[in-house]
Order: sequence, then structure tokens, then C-alpha cells
Amino acid sequence: MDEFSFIDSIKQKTYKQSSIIKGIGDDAAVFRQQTQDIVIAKDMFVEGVHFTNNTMEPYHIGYRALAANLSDLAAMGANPAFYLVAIAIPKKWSTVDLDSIYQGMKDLAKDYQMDLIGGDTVSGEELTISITVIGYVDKAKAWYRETSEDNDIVFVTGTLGDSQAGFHIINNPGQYDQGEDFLIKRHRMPTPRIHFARELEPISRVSLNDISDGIASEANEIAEASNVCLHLYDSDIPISEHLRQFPLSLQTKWKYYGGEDFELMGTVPEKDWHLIEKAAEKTKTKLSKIGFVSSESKFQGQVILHYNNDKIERLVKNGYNHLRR
Ligand SMILES: Nc1ncnc2c1ncn2[C@@H]1O[C@H](COP(=O)(O)OP(=O)(O)OP(=O)(O)O)[C@@H](O)[C@H]1O
Ligand SMILES: Cc1ncc(C[n+]2csc(CCOP(=O)(O)O)c2C)c(N)n1
Ligand SMILES: [Mg+2]
Ligand SMILES: [Mg+2]
Ligand SMILES: [Mg+2]
Repeated sequence: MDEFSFIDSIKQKTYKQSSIIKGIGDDAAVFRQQTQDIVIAKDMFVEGVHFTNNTMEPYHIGYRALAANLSDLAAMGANPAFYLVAIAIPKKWSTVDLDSIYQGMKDLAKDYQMDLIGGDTVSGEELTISITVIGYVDKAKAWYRETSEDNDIVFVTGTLGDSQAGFHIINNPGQYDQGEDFLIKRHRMPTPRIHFARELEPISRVSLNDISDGIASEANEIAEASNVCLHLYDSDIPISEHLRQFPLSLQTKWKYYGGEDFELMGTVPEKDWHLIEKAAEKTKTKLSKIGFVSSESKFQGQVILHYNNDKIERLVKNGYNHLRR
């Protein structure tokens, strides 16, 4: 295999998006846009940091890398259209492995009619994939973290902590007999909540964030950006039945600080709560009300956790942090 036949092998023969003018094959891609706002995000996926040859098969590497990127488009409310893939490939990876990585991306991209329109290929020491995703929202309909207000309802999709539980099971084989496949799949093939997020478009205001580093981190990002306090009820944080087999200390650690669940959390005015419920119903997405927003100055920019016994404490930004030394 050489670089050019590799590129040829990943190139789509046809494109699904009608706005594409030039896809793979020149110095850059070209698409034409007139009426909507364009949303762009990038996330990297690195061997030894996000996966090892023990935690993921090549197919999962591609799937999970694109899923994380799509999750950011979901958090903006965007409709995905294009992706570009830069990949650094160590010598030990075979053509078959690379095909599987791209098949993982392709299968997920198909669910959203996305086209691969470019990228870059280099050799490297660790497998590294950097994806850029591009999508659209109606004019001025992207959802931002800084729009949360007093009395909003705080919500989250899905269940939290599953991905880290799956990661733990992969690393401790044979020790758990319940929900193994479910939890491991949540780690390897998370579902970006695009369909749910797209249904929110009629709502006047939603503050939205995807959960890549753990809800403790993402809830604080909304609180800080909006200068409000997010109050969360510990007993309302949704976890799967399979997470309950683990010691409480691990359940707590994973649901708040685990990350890589790629669920969405956000806040919405009380009057629009029924619209969020409708979006969840229509897209068969699990939805939980987990708290409320206050603007009291004492707790501005903070997240407060409420326990059943009326005890409260600050939930600090202790999620996954790449640069914490
Ligand atoms: N090295 C960088 N250079 C330029 N901008 C960056 C860089 N790293 C992050 N950003 C920007 O900083 C903002 C926050 O990025 P961050 O990666 O924390 O968000 P995220 O993708 O939602 O989280 P995660 O990476 O955990 O999925 C985004 O606007 C992102 O584009
Ligand atoms: C081999 C291996 N070691 C550790 C982890 C855990 N992990 C890596 S990155 C991340 C947060 C999200 O990253 P990002 O901020 O880049 O989206 C988490 C929880 C893993 N998945 N695989
Ligand atoms: Mg990022
Ligand atoms: Mg994000
Ligand atoms: Mg991200």
C-alpha cells in the first residue's frame, strides 16, 4: 500500500450532500452554503490516551472517534453534513486494520448522511486520528453554554457512567457477569444524540453541552459561562441497572467524573420543558430532569449537589483533564 492508493481506497464514489462541489481529490474541498449557519468542531483520538489495542478493535476506533465529534455537533443543535479525517499511522497497522477504522466511521456517518470530503495521511509513532466535522443550523439557532437562566430546568439524556464501567470491565475480564456487552458497547460505540438535539430546534432557548469529560465538568462549564448556579439532585442522576452492580464509590466516581458517555445535558425554560419531553419521546431518547438553575449571587458559576438527607455540597470540576499534571 502507498499513501495515494490508501486515499483512493477511502474516497467516496458519490456524495450524499447536494451542497458539495469538490470532495476528495484536489488541494481542498468546496461546498456552497447560503441560508444557514455553519457549525464546525474538531476532536482528536489518540492511542494510549483514548484507546489501546486491548480496549478497542480497529472498527471501534473509527466509530468512537467520529461519534465524539458528532456529539459536539449535537451539543450545538447542528445537522451533520461533512467530516475530514487526519490520521497518523504507525507501521504496524495493516491495510485491513485501516479499512476497519474507516468502516467504523463510514457506518456511523451513514446514519446522518455525512460525506467524507478530505483529510490528511502521515506516518506516526502512535495511531492518532483528528476529525473535523461540519454541520448546519438554522440562522441563529445554535445552542450555547452561556444562555442558562434563573428557574430553568436542568436535564440530561441517557444514563451516566456506563462508558467508564465498560472500560473497567474490559480491563478486568471475567469479574463481572451482568450487562457486560451493554457497558462495553457504551464505551466503544457511544451514540451521539444528534436526532434528539435536532428536535429541539423549535424551542426558543436551550443551553446545551455534551458529556465528554463527566457531568461534573460539563455542568460547571454551563454554570460558569452563564453566571448562574446549577442545582443537581444526586438521586435524580440517571444510571443504568448494570452500573448498580459496582461498589457505590465507583458508581459515584463514574457517573459524575467518568466521561466519554457522550450524552447531552442542558437547561431549558420551565415553559418549554414539554417540548424537550416531546423531542425525547419522538427520538426514543431517555430523558431525566436532574435539577434547576438559580441566579443567587452566592453560588454564581457553581454547581451544587443536593442529597436526599438535605445535605448539600459543591460539585467541582474534577472530570477528565488532559493537561492536569
Ligand atoms: N489546541 C486548540 N487550539 C485551538 N482551539 C482549541 C484547542 N483546543 C480546544 N480548542 C477550542 O476550545 C473550545 C473547548 O474545547 P474542548 O475540546 O474543551 O471542548 P469539547 O470538544 O466539547 O470537549 P472534549 O474535547 O472533552 O470533547 C472549543 O471551542 C475548541 O475548538
Ligand atoms: C486507554 C484509555 N485510557 C483512559 C481512558 C479514559 N479517557 C481517556 S480521554 C477521556 C475523556 C474524554 O477525552 P476528550 O476530552 O479528549 O474527549 C477519558 C475518560 C480511555 N478511554 N482509554
Ligand atoms: Mg474537544
Ligand atoms: Mg463538547
Ligand atoms: Mg468534544
